Amino acid sequence: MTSPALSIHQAVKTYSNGFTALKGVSFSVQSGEFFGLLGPNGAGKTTLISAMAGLSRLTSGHISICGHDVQREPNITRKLLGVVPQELVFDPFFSVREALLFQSGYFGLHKNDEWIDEIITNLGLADKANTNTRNLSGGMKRRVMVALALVHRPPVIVLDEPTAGVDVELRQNLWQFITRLNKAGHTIILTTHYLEEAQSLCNRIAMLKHGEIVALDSTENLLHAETDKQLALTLDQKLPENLRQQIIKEDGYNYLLKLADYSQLATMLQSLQNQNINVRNLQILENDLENVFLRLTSDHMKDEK
Ligand SMILES: Nc1ncnc2c1ncn2[C@@H]1O[C@H](COP(=O)(O)OP(=O)(O)OP(=O)(O)O)[C@@H](O)[C@H]1O
Repeated sequence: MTSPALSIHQAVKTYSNGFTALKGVSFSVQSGEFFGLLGPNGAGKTTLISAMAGLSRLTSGHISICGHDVQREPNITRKLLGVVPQELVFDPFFSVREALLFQSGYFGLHKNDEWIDEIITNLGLADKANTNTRNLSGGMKRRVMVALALVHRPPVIVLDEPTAGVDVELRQNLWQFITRLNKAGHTIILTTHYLEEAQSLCNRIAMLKHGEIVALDSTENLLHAETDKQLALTLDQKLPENLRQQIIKEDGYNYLLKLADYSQLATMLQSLQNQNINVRNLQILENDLENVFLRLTSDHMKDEK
């Protein structure tokens, strides 16, 4: 059996100030997956990515990339991984093309022009190839960060908030290109605050909260958990006693109710009719990733109190 693209086993990270940002995180990403790592601010995503990239050491636990341990075999894992970090960091003396050539040299790739041209074109950087990186706009700098991470054609690509603060055009370029790389066999690991992006791109998602995994499933299963449907209902009077256990939120005669499945809807409507209660408005709220995320992170709000 081939090794997973990424394997994290009981990752614990306690910073020098005593704060534990990762509390025993374990999961694997198989080769070829488009995997989402989601979580609210401060959940530990960047901490985990830094440890994957070998930029910071775990307090305990192991991370391996394609079967190679990040701590013990850094020279191998560095080549297997391309990380697009959140922060924009550059050598200010290079043009875009020079930066990419320099980065290629770092990986021992001296005949990389064809691939560099392809990256430059696909990321919409062709006009800026000879511009000094320090003179680029924030969005253009972000594109260069992505290009730098791809220069050695890493089998595993990690994108930490790649679309934070960038325009629609780059997002589209970027996702087209990344999707193409994924189809060509590259494993993609993505963190994003744009949940609709994760929903449409990722086949599987891990949600991290306070340094622990709180959900790990296929995007489809996360979205289609039957219990997550909701019913928004406006009545002409109060909801009867027999249905009040379904209430999530109540505002006058407007109700947000839990809905286990469609057959329950029929039962509820029948019950209202039997009691001569009229429905003025009705809407079934299908689940989206935002709902799942909010449900999991509202627990997080409670935890923080
Ligand atoms: N060097 C450090 N020393 C102490 N605590 C740190 C350090 N770096 C990060 N933390 C803390 O660890 C926790 C996790 O931070 P991290 O940056 O990994 O979260 P994140 O999920 O990437 O958040 P965001 O979505 O805001 O980028 C936070 O509470 C943060 O304040």
